[in-house]
Amino acid sequence: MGVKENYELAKKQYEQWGVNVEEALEKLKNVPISIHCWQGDDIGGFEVNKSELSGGIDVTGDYPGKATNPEELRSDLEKALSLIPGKHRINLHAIYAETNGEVVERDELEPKHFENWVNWAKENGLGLDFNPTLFSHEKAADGLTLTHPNEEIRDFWIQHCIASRKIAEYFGKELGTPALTNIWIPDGYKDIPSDRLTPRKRLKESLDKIYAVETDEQYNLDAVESKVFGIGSESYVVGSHEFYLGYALKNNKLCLMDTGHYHPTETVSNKISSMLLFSDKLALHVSRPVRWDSDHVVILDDELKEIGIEIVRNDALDKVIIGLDFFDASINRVAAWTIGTRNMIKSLLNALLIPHDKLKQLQEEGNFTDRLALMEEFKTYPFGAIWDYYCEQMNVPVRESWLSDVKKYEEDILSKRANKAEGSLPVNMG
Ligand SMILES: C[C@H](O)[C@H](O)[C@@H](O)C(=O)CO
Ligand SMILES: [Mn+2]
Repeated sequence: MGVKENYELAKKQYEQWGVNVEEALEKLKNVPISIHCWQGDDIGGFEVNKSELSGGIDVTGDYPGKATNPEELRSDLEKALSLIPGKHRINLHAIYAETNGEVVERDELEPKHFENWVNWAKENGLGLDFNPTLFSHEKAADGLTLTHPNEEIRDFWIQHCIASRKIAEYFGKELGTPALTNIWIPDGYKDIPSDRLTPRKRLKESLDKIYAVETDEQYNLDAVESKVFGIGSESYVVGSHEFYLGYALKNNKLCLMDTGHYHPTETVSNKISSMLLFSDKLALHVSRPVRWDSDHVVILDDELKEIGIEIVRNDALDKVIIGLDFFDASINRVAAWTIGTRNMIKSLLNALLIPHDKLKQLQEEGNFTDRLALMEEFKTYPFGAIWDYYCEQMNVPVRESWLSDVKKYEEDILSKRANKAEGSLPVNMG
């Protein structure tokens, strides 16, 4: 049976529960996912004086063919985007500036250093988001930035964040869609601190200085991202969840929750409804922690499905800004983007096909037997047939057929790059 026939049969099953499948697909088309550029080059960036990756994060693997310049990175992103249904956004870090071989300090970055990205985004109908880069730099060598006891260093990073917000504002103006500027800092201590308060006071003061410079909300939205621990900040992270939750609520900023930045049994899906009661918008970095904040490629696991469900059943598709944050250098990087982003979209589609009103009603009535029975049965409804049809309608490969496109791209393009493995095609895809 073909994709369309399968779809028609599946649609009927959902319709029995009052689910409007066509409406669900229409909604899905309009949900942008902010795809992180840094999966394409292992968070390397294009700075002239490039520093080693730091900040307590790590990329493992040496799969050949990573992007080594902006043109390669954009070409790889275009390939991935051609395999992902819908219109999306690209999330940049400041280290992806293009400075024509000139050393430009991060506190002096300007919109002109991102002109090529903006032109490319216009050509491809994409929105852009932004992150100041407060790691991989000599001034962050001791793991401290906005909370540094040295005022000069702190001020350097404050100026970098201000410059970043102006760059994001330029993105928003040029592209007609507000850019999200997300601040994440690595600051913390390996061992038990003797004073938790002073660094947090300094972080608050630094953020106040950054946000004292106004940007237009029509073009730039500000977010702050917390973390529970990193490599080298195992005992204490200054920018904890409580810190940023408090800061964001008091100062009308967005809280960004990274799914890898909480205790192992703590889930972001369970936080969304609470946060939405107190903020108009929030942001996510959807990642996959395996034992730690390992940033594995996002899979369609229970937590990803639950995140989709929380966003959809709380009518929050336009309130939750969905970004991805993973970096796996052990597999083909274009495939990594494709797998992770398709999974994020699948999770939203799955959620859009569940009769939430019916299930909510059962809970209100105290009918927990039917609630559990139906929630379990809906898990095996023919969601895959709807997904396949959606891909076909959106002119992207159906099911795993995208993999051969990536293999061809690897043969034609990636394997010819300077950083290819000695003498042969990679074992995984050859
Ligand atoms: C590149 C980083 O992953 C990113 O900026 C930050 O969001 C993070 O999650 C650090 O753990
Ligand atoms: Mn993150």
